[in-house]
Formats: sequence, C-alpha cells, structure tokens
Amino acid sequence: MLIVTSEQMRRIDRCTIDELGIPASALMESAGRAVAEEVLDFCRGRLHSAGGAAGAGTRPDGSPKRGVTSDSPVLEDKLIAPFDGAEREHWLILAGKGNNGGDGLAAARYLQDAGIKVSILCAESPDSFSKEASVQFAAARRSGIPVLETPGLPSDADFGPYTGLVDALLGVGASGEPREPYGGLIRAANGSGLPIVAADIPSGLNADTGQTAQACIRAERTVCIAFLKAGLVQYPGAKAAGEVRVRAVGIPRLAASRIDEGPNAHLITEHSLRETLEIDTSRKRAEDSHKGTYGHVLVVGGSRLMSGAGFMASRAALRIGSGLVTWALPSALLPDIVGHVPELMVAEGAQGDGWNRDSAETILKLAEKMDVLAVGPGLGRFEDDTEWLKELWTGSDVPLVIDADGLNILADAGESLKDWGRRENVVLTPHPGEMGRLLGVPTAELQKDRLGAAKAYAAEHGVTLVLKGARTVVASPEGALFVNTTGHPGMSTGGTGDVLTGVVSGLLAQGLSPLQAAAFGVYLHGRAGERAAELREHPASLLASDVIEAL
Ligand SMILES: NC(=O)C1=CN([C@@H]2O[C@H](COP(=O)(O)OP(=O)(O)OC[C@H]3O[C@@H](n4cnc5c(N)ncnc54)[C@H](O)[C@@H]3O)[C@@H](O)[C@H]2O)[C@@H](O)CC1
Ligand SMILES: Nc1ncnc2c1ncn2[C@@H]1O[C@H](COP(=O)(O)OP(=O)(O)O)[C@@H](O)[C@H]1O
Ligand SMILES: [K+]
Repeated sequence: MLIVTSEQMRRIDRCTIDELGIPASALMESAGRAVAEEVLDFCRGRLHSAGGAAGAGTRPDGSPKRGVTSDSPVLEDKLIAPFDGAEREHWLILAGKGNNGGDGLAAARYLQDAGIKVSILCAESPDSFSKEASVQFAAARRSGIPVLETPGLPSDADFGPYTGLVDALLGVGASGEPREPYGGLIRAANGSGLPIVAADIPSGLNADTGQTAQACIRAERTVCIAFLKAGLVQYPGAKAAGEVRVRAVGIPRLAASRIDEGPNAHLITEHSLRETLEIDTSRKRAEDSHKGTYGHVLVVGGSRLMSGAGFMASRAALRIGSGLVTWALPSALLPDIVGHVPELMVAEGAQGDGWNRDSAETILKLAEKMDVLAVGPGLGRFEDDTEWLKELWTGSDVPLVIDADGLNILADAGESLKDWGRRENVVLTPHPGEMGRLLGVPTAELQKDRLGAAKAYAAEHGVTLVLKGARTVVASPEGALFVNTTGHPGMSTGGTGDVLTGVVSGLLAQGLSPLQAAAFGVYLHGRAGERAAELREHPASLLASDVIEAL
C-alpha cells in the first residue's frame, strides 16, 4: 500500500483534476460517501455490540455485513441504507472551511439519506468556504440539514444531543498548530466523550510526520481519502487516528505515478513484499537444495556480561533458515557456550575473555567463507573499537548487519564514517536511542520525524536503515521507505532486537538484497512476536526467546 506526504497528495489531486479531467466535485462526492459509509458501519457495529440489531445486515459471526447482500433478487445499496436503530443516532458534522470540510458536508447528506439525524457546525462563516465546500454546504442546506448557529465555542453541554461527531475540520491543507476556532473545537470534541470519525486525517495531525498538535482530534476511526498519509502510520498519529480505513474516491494510482518526485513509501504487507519488493514470501526451498544453498552467517558478538545477545541472534539466524551459522566470540567464553545449541558452530573471535582490536584480523579471515557478517549483539565496547569496526567495514565486502554496540561504535566514528567508503550492502538496525546517537540528536528530537530521519541517514551513508520501535521504518539508500505494522508492545523487552539481527542476517544469507531482507525481516519478526504472544496469558510475558521459537 502506497504512503504519501501531504505535498504529494496535493499534487496527485491536481494531476487528477487538471490533467486527467476528473471533476473535483466528483472526488468530493465520493469522499463524502466514503466517510458516511464508515460512520454507518461504525453505528451498525456499535448497535450490534450493544445487542441491538443483530440479524439482518450481519454476518453469521455477528459482525456487520459490508456491501450488498443477496437476501433478495433485487440488490439494494446496503452501505447507505436505513437500518434498525438508525433513529437513535444523531451525528454532528464539524466542518472547516477547506475541502476537508466539504468532505464532511457531502457525508452529511448520505447520513441523512440512511435515516440518521445529522446537524452541521461550521467552524467559520460559510461565506469563506472553498469553492467545492460551498457547493456542498448549499446542497446540505437545501436538503434541510440543520446548521447550528453557535456564537462561540460549544461547551460540553452542547454536545448532549449527539451520538457521534465527524471531524471534517482540517485535512492535508492545514499547517501548524490549529488556529482558533479550530483548536477550541478540537478540544471540545475530544472532551465530549463522543466517538469521532475523522475525514482524511484527525485535525491537528501532521500528515507527514505523525506528530500531533496540542489540539488534535482523538478519533475512533479515520477515513483516509485515496492514499495512506504517512502521519497515520507513525506514533503518536497512529493512536490519534484510531482504526484507519483507506478509501478509494476516484483518484487513480496512475495520478500518483505521473507526478514529479512521486511517492516511494509503502506499508509492508504480503502484497507489497511480493509485488513491490519482489520477494518470494512463500520462502519455498528448492527440492535439490543443500545447506550451502542457504548461506552461512557469522555472528560477531557476545561478551562476558552479554553472551545471551549473541546467542539469540545466532539462534534466530538458524530459525529463519540460514544454511549454517557460526558464532564468533572471545575464546574464554567458549567453554560456557559449547553444546548449548547443537546446531550452532562456534569460533574463537578473539583471544581471552573480551574483544580487542587485533581480533579484526581473525574475523576477516573467518569472513572469507561467510555470506553475512552480523556485528554487534552483546559485543560491548573496547579499546580502539572504532578502528576495529572500520577494518571489518573496509576489509571485506561480505554483507554486513550492524546492531547494538556496533552502532554505538559507528556513532563514535561520527563524520569519519564518510571516509570508510560507501558500501551498499550494509544494514543498520538502530532502536531510537541508537539512532539518536548516530545522528547526534536527542532521541525525542529524532522521533518527531522518524521517516525523514531514516530516509536522510540511509541516503547520506548509502546504507539500508532499520529504525526500530512501534511501526519500524526501513529506508533504502535510494530513498525508498517501508513501514511495518506487525508486532506489539509485548515485544518491548530485552533481546528482541538481537533476534531481529539474526532474522535479517539469515535472510541476507539466503540471497535477499539488503532492502528485501530488512523489510521482510521486520515483518516476519513482528509476526513471530504476535504468534508467540498468543501462547501466553498476557503479551507482557513474552520473552525474546519465545519470538525465536515462533519464527
Ligand atoms: N480535490 C481535492 O483536492 C480533494 C480534497 N479532498 C479533501 O480536501 C482536503 C484538503 O483540502 P484543502 O486543501 O482545502 O485543505 P483543508 O480542508 O485541509 O484545510 C485548509 C484550510 O484550513 C486553513 N488552515 C490551514 N492551516 C490551518 C491551521 N493551522 N489552523 C486553522 N486553519 C488552517 C487554510 O487556510 C485553508 O482554508 C483533504 O484532506 C481531503 O479531505 C477530498 O475531497 C478529495 C478531493
Ligand atoms: N510497541 C512495539 N510494537 C512493535 N514492535 C516493537 C514494540 N516495541 C518493541 N518492538 C520491537 O522489538 C525490537 C526491540 O529491539 P531493541 O530495542 O533493539 O531491543 P534489544 O536491544 O533489547 O534487543 C524491535 O524490533 C522493535 O521494533
Ligand atoms: K479531519
């Protein structure tokens, strides 16, 4: 699924209207209908869960049916149709003066037609409405939909008669903190306790970064128009948006491919993995394969106080299907490890009980027979470690995955990293703390624009970057972005990152490109986390090792 910025969306709109000749009014009409359908779907769902109106219009499992039903030889449009219990609904449309307001005003007519009561509250004088919104306003008026005349901002009591709100205040044309009366209306809407369905984006959301203004709608559901906006899939925006439903309104994908600097960001789905990234997601193995077919991963990590990290990365690399995995670690630790994972090979990475500068030579020697080097899990820091990592970076062209202290070493290298030379087969897997160190900015600062930060770093350093955390972002050196939605907060536990390192390394070993391995890796890792959590009483009980076993 394509992800767009607000600027791209505006240009796609223009291309649709000016170049393809599709009337703006037709698009707004479709958008309004989509918003109304989602409000009605929400109402039906709510009625059903309250035990109100099951039966007609519901599936055998009790969930509301979508689309036309076949209980009669003549099919009616069931999406916009009166339903039992509709008379109990009364929705208030909060309409801004731009085209987002127009979407809400068009929705009002469809809602009225479906038999629910609707009223309109305009944020500004209708005289100031955009051309398309004015047309919608006039049509709503002529349809007899009441327009509230509020001399000031509504108080909580004013929301008394309503059962829900449509937020059509601000869309992708907005910038900055919502000005008054928008800010006050947003706060009042949130304070009402009523469910809110947002048109396109929750008002107050930065559609590009996912940052929320001080006043930002907290929606139950967001009906995103035409293409997914980036801000809806990054926190805190993802939370403000609630359930996101992307609806086609007649803006064709063709228009997205026609604009300059068009969208190059995707949600990671089975479909985008297969079609956009051309990955065989079945992971089918050839009948006549042998272990050499699936590559050999060398994990470089583990230290006296953090041996588990190297262990988990190695084990995950095995579980994801690498042909062979060798774990290189300091020689003094070997006796403790030998035999714990019988399938794993171990090697003396360094002499003694810790890592040292000289061990780079040993690793490079081992790397000659390897397909991937995974550096960092449980590595710790040591003297001259920057020189050590530089030697690994420059001394071999085997694909490299760098995590944990490997990233902290890179951060210390700072600007000198540019002198190491570009190496397009490097995957970095920082969590936000590590990413902040790589960029030399506070974590909170970088989190304000995760997509932008990941994209810029990947392009500047020619690496594939995996910025972890809820809604992990993958960025390629060429500027492609992928956003993952698998996984859950139960995975916020020590070691799950080490597992991801093993997964990505194992996929690289099996011949995937850095971008393919990173995107497919984060997806599979999250899915495994979901499966592993299902076996527990509570997701909080999840251990990183459980994720490995669920791969
Ligand atoms: N043809 C189109 O362009 C389509 C647009 N659609 C809808 O139109 C929306 C975009 O419409 P617009 O470009 O008119 O813009 P919006 O309706 O998002 O809002 C822009 C209006 O709000 C004002 N504004 C901007 N920042 C503000 C702030 N911080 N506080 C208060 N007011 C602010 C602007 O002066 C402008 O009047 C989309 O999000 C979507 O909902 C859909 O109807 C589909 C078709
Ligand atoms: N709330 C969440 N939702 C989805 N995935 C999460 C969430 N919290 C953590 N994760 C995932 O778990 C992993 C944690 O990695 P990391 O922070 O490096 O842990 P560690 O360093 O302990 O191994 C990452 O892949 C991250 O995306
Ligand atoms: K909105």
